[in-house]
Order: sequence, then structure tokens, then C-alpha cells
Amino acid sequence: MTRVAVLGSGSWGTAFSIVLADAGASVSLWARRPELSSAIAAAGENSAYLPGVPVPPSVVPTADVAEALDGAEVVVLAVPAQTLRSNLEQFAPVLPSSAVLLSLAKGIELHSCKRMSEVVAETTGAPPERIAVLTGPNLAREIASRQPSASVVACADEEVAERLQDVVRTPWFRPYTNSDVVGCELAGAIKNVIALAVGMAAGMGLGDNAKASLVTRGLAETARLGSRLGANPLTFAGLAGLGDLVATCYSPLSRNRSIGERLGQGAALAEAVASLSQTAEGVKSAESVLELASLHEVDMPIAEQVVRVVRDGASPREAVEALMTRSAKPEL
Ligand SMILES: NC(=O)c1ccc[n+]([C@@H]2O[C@H](COP(=O)([O-])OP(=O)(O)OC[C@H]3O[C@@H](n4cnc5c(N)ncnc54)[C@H](O)[C@@H]3O)[C@@H](O)[C@H]2O)c1
Ligand SMILES: O=P(O)(O)OC[C@H](O)CO
Repeated sequence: MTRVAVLGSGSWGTAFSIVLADAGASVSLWARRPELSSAIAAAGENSAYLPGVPVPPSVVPTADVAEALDGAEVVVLAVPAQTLRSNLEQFAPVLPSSAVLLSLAKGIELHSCKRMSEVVAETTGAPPERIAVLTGPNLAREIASRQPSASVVACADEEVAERLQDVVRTPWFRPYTNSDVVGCELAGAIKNVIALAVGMAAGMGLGDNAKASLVTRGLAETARLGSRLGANPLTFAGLAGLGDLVATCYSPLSRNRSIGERLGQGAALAEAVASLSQTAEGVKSAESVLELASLHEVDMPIAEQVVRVVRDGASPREAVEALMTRSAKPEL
């Protein structure tokens, strides 16, 4: 039985601990706040993030990170992208030296513009064969309800990816392997930015043509940056790319899409973010994505307009106008 520590007891950390338990792993689930781990232990559910979803008794909640990590062969990182670095710096003294570190976060670090696997490598010194990423169309609430879903486990070392595939596979959660860590991480982070744009379009009452145009051109700009950074272009047509983009842009369960929708209806950013009280990575990653694109001289007009709205206070209507009046271009 594989011993797995899940660090982060939000929606995805909790839902993923259910996947792991169903797959037969022994799971400890760490929460930063002791009151949250006590509440999960007492109620047998995480009512703050996934009310009504039983957490199996084989998942052991704890607020003691050393206890969570004791003997862990796989460490799942389910904290927000912008706190991962400080979390890992805090965990470092008790991280098992041979454990595989599996990142679930879909974001790009602000200012450094680093992907999560780069943050993991920098803070822990782990080599690429000990760092992996799980991504794909995986809305936590659906996964926690054991609705069928496919996913991707990416690692530079294919044998490690295959081992993780076995550790997380259930009859309702189907992971594929991929060795393109760069492409998988970029796809996961950028789809949140595009979902903000699609949400804005929905909130403004724009039609399906507008939304489909944003999804398609959003994928084009994601692939353009990915190719420049050495990703496999085919990754963007797969689960990490198109799959997650569609799930996030069209699901009312997506936090990024929901925030975009509120912005499109005229809410201020602070109001839209406060109404959610959960992580919506695209709000901060939009800026990092745009900075990364600009460092590599890649044109990302949708990300640029999302930044104009969430950082600079432009209205969604001004953003649409700016996109529609750009100079004419070939599609490919
Ligand atoms: N929820 C989903 O459907 C889903 C699916 C796939 C990937 N993800 C990704 O997983 C990551 C985690 O998201 P989530 O959905 O679980 O978010 P969430 O908002 O539901 O939970 C985040 C958790 O992190 C904790 N947290 C906040 N600040 C922290 C800090 N400084 N140190 C440690 N913990 C802190 C919160 O208390 C909470 O328990 C994100 O990158 C997200 O994009 C989410
Ligand atoms: O709720 P969101 O917008 O963070 O999206 C959740 C997942 O990433 C969907 O795969």
C-alpha cells in the first residue's frame, strides 16, 4: 500500500484524497488550520469546501505536517500556487528525501514567472524524476462525487509517471501519462486566465460564438507560448489543454469562470473575489502569464486584456472592443 501525504485540505486536496483512498493508498491529509482538520475528523466530511461529501475513514486528517509526511512515498502539493514556495520552505526539514512530489496547483508564480515544478525544484532541490504534475479537466466537486473523469500525470521520467498513474487510478478516475511537464503546467495555468475571459463574456450576455472564439483563440495563444518554451504542441490538444479549457470555461463549478462572470456583470474585482472565498488562480496568474509571454516575445492578446481588467481596472466591454479591433491576422 503506497503511503501518500496530501498537503492542503481545500476543495482539490480533499477531493484528491478521496481518489487516492479509493485507489488503495494510505492517505494523510494536512490542513494549515487545526480547526479544519479537527472538523474533517469529527464530521467525516470537509463541510467548509465540499459539504455533503463523505471523506473515507482511511483518509487521516492532521494539522501536524511532520506527522502527515512521516514515511510518505508520494507528497501531493494541493496548496495555492502563490503560497507553494513559502509552504515548501516551511515543509523542507520534514520532507522525506526520496518521496515523489506531485503538484496539483494550476498557476504561475507572480514576479518570478516560474511554473510550479520549477518552484518545487528550487525550494527542495529534488531532481526532475522526483517532481510530477497532475492536471486535466478535474472539477473537484465532480471528482469528489466519483463522476468519471480523465486526467494527466506528467513527469520527465516516464517510469515515475507510470508508477503515479497506478497510485491514483480508480474505476472512475482515469489518468494518462505525459512526459511534457512544461506543456501540462502551462496549459493548466493559462486555462484559468481564458476562463476569466469566457466568464466575462457570459456575464456581459455575449453569445456562444463569442465564447467559442475566446476558447479557440485562447488555446492558440497558450500553444504559441508553450511552443516557444519547448512544450509539445500536441499537449494543448489533450486533456491538460483542450480538455481542461473546455471544462473550466463552460462549467458553473469553475471558480475562475464564475469570477469572470461577475466581472462581466459589472462587479468590482474585490467584490467578485470575496463572493467566492476559494482560490481562483487566474486572477494572479494572468499577470505572470503575460510577463512570461512578454519575456519570450509571444503575443497573448486575451491574457493581455484579462490583465487590463483584473489589474488595471479596465471594463470587460473595453477589453472586448480592444480584442475585436486588433489588426487583421492569418489564423495560423
Ligand atoms: N478545486 C478544483 O476543482 C481544482 C482542480 C484542479 C486543480 N486545482 C488547483 O489546486 C490548487 C488548490 O486549489 P483548491 O481548489 O484546493 O483551492 P481552495 O481554495 O479550495 O483551497 C485552498 C486551500 O489552501 C489553503 N491555503 C490558503 N493559503 C495557504 C497558505 N498560505 N498555506 C497553506 N495553505 C493555504 C486554504 O486554507 C485551503 O485549505 C489550485 O492551484 C487550483 O487551481 C483545483
Ligand atoms: O474552479 P477552477 O476555475 O479553479 O477550475 C478547477 C479545475 O482546474 C478544473 O479542471
